[in-house]
Amino acid sequence: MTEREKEILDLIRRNPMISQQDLADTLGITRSSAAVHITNLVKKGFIAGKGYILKEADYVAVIGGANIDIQGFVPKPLILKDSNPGYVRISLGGVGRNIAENLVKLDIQTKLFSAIGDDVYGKKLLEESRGSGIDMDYCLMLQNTSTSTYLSILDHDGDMAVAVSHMDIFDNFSVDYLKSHGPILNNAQLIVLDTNIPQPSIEFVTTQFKDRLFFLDTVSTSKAIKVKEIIGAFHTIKPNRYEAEALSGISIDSKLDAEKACYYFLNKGVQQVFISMGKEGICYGNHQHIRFLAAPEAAVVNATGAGDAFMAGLVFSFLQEYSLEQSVRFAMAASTLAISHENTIHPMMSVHSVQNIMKELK
Ligand SMILES: Nc1ncnc2c1ncn2[C@@H]1O[C@H](COP(=O)(O)OP(=O)(O)OP(=O)(O)O)[C@@H](O)[C@H]1O
Ligand SMILES: O=c1[nH]cc([C@@H]2O[C@H](CO)[C@@H](O)[C@H]2O)c(=O)[nH]1
Repeated sequence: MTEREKEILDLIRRNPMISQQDLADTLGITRSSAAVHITNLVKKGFIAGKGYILKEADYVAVIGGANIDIQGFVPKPLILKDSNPGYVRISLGGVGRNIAENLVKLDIQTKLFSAIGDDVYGKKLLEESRGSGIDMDYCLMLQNTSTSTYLSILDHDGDMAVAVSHMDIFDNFSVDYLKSHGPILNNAQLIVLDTNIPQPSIEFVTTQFKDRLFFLDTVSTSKAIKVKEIIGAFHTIKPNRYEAEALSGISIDSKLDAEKACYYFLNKGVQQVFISMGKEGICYGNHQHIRFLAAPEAAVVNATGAGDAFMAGLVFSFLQEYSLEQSVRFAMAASTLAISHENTIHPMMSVHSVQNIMKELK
């Protein structure tokens, strides 16, 4: 790279939207010679595309929810319509955000596209997610809007008994916002989506960036149905049993039913299907075969986020070019680790810890 090219790259880095005329004026050269330098920088691979998007290290884009989770834990079986002694914890959550944090812990650079309000919770989400290593620069920050919250009560076995999600802020997660970040999304290695975002925004991403591969987390039965008609647009999906039922219309009461649902999704064009069935395990398949992997016996402290860790494990495995069998084992090991800690994201989540658990899976 010539000295002049270095100067130009530096100016673009500071202001990616700078015009050729402003570049020329700043450097005291003509606009046409600024244009030649830019063409050369593109040819040499330092500029990745229009709008002067600088080529940077590989990254995954995650588009989805970021919440504050308020979770109640009880030591004894829940008594409904009564006040149960226990304890309450506040932590960061949101399916997309949880997947992003797990990915960062698995050493994958990750940019999160989500919506956050300008309240105390929003600031907490922004600072702590940034602190954990997620690139939060593309999140939508909305003034006079409340950050979304998720309130859940876990039963004494660590499984969710009931929950309420208050995520109205995502009504503002528009197609225009996604359009404004088009080049960044288009340069991602792959795009993970959750169904917290509005249906038109999901459809926009899957049609606009169709050269990318999409991994889908279906979030909940009520939100999963947003993608019922476009499920074939996703390369990899991980619904739990109930979300798979809502999407396929097939009741899943046995492994055989889960297999039928896998066929349904594969026939729609999905390449890899993972139907998670809590402590029973996973029914998974691709166009070669469909199989079942039983989950190991595990001491569950908090099952919240098991699916998010699983999805992060699938993304990691895909980028490592693992086989389907290796992928499901790595992802299951990641969720087994996740449920062994009170926090939604296990503080010790790492490639090394997951590989250690993987060795113990049958
Ligand atoms: N009680 C449990 N015992 C053992 N393993 C479990 C248990 N719960 C979850 N898992 C593991 O985590 C995987 C994903 O769990 P699950 O089916 O609950 O996903 P999910 O409903 O998407 O989770 P979440 O929405 O809480 O993130 C399971 O396939 C299993 O490997
Ligand atoms: O509708 C939703 N419910 C729950 C979540 C999040 O799921 C996480 C656990 O998988 C939890 O952190 C919650 O915030 C969400 O993003 N949307």
